[in-house]
Amino acid sequence: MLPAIDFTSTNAFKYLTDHYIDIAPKSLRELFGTDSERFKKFSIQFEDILVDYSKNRTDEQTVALLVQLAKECGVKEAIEAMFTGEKINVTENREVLHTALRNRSNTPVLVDGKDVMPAVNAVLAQMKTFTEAVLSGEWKGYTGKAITDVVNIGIGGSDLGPVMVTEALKAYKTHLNLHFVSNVDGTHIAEALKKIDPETTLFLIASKTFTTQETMANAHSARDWFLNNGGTEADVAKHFAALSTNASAVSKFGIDTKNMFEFWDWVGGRYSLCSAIGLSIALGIGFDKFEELLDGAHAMDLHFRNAEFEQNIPVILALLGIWYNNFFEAESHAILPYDQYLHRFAAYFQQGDMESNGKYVDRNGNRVEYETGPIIWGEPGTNGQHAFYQLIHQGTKLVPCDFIAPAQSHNPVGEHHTLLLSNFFAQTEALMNGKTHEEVVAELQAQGKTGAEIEKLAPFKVFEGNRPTNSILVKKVTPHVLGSLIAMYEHKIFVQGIIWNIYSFDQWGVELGKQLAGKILPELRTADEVSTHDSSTNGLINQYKEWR
Ligand SMILES: O=P(O)(O)OC[C@H]1O[C@@](O)(CO)[C@@H](O)[C@@H]1O
Repeated sequence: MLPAIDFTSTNAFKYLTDHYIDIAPKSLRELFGTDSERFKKFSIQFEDILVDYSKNRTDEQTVALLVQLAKECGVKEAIEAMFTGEKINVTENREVLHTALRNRSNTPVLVDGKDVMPAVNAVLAQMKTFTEAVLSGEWKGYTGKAITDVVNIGIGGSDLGPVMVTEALKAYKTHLNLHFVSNVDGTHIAEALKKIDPETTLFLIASKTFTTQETMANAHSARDWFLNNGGTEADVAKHFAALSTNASAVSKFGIDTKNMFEFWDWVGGRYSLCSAIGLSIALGIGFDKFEELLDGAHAMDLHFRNAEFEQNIPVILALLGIWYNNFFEAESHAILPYDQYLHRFAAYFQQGDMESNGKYVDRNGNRVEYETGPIIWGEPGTNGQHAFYQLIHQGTKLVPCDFIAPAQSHNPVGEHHTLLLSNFFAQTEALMNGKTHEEVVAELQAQGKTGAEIEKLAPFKVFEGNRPTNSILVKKVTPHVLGSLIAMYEHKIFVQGIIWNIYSFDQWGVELGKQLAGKILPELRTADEVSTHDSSTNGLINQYKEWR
């Protein structure tokens, strides 16, 4: 069992709140001005990833106190509990072993006394064989043509990971055209079906439970479309495969379980892209590149499991997040990749982080009396600069940001990458240094502004600065590096959940909406006026019925 420690009762927390917060570093300008070694002291390089966390409101004492906080909260013990298959997902009575999916060292991982690695490797081998058959054209559709298009039908963790990775690694794309259908809104599947040919399309029904309403509706519509456009029941096996833990539901749907790629209950949906859920990734970039993704994730797993906390990237990122979330009342955290291929990276970790740590009940079953998971958001740079950076620079809210950029672009067009990186470097410098009133006045004077104009304009042009950022510079976004980045954030989320004393691997909060939708659905299937709800819900439903 995990230690259920209240982090606000730890010595580190008490010192931080009673003594330290008032003397905590106030000005990043001062911190850099008085310590020329700051970058060296507060950055960690892991393989081709450099994490510079020097532009944070921290000094050596802050970091030491935060590390002590992690130790007092039993983070080291919790890490071992996860990697060794303890049932740390207590409310679902499950292990949390997404790390086993990419356990490239093949050391045994026991679940209920049985090593799961043979099963993990068997599914990987099945994925490899299938991927190679489809890519080589050996796998044929019902008219004998090779597959040209793959449609992944899934939602949440059965969609966001494959979408993010195949977009991020588009430079490694195979000849297959990938399509992703997730929303139950008919538009999503209608638009996909317009682009594909039933003779050459493979549908992957991706669902851990194989019961999710959206996915089942889309899967049935896809099968109906296939059967109404030339396919027969006998042909379904050539065009439908399932990625799931639920063999009986897969078989009931009508997919041959020979075409099922299994994974297990000890893989959380939002942590499943290294499992069979990653089949669309393997088809999209090739199985060898998918394995490089696994290698990268495994490398970060080993770093996380073995590095001292002071040099442990996920632990440091987690502690910095707690520093702002719990000591500076920051409500959100922005992930800003300066790489257009990473345009779905923040969205992926919206589920990863917010579905894991968006909890208000602690591991003792009590309502917490402190803030837990932040709101995760973000868009690629430089676009964000023309959308929301005004708030990050001059808003009243503190928004800690992770800036991510590759030193090498997959598309070295002209000097575009140099332009992109100049913005990447400039933004964190600007957020840190800001611009003082004196500097603004001097600038306005140099522009020939009069005293009165300067007095009027200056306040609006001052930047307080002192806005914290992490800079994550990678050599190039390769499958290996991306795998490491994914694991880095997964483990950051894990550490924060342990310190907040919450269960990060269940998601009871998604159930109520589904339950109520199940009650409303039959009411929408009639023309009768509805009066079973509150006046708002009744009013909306009845107006909908009038208009539809
Ligand atoms: O893979 P599946 O079982 O269809 O679940 C899809 C998604 O639905 C959830 O909201 C859980 O219901 C996410 O946690 C999950 O990734």
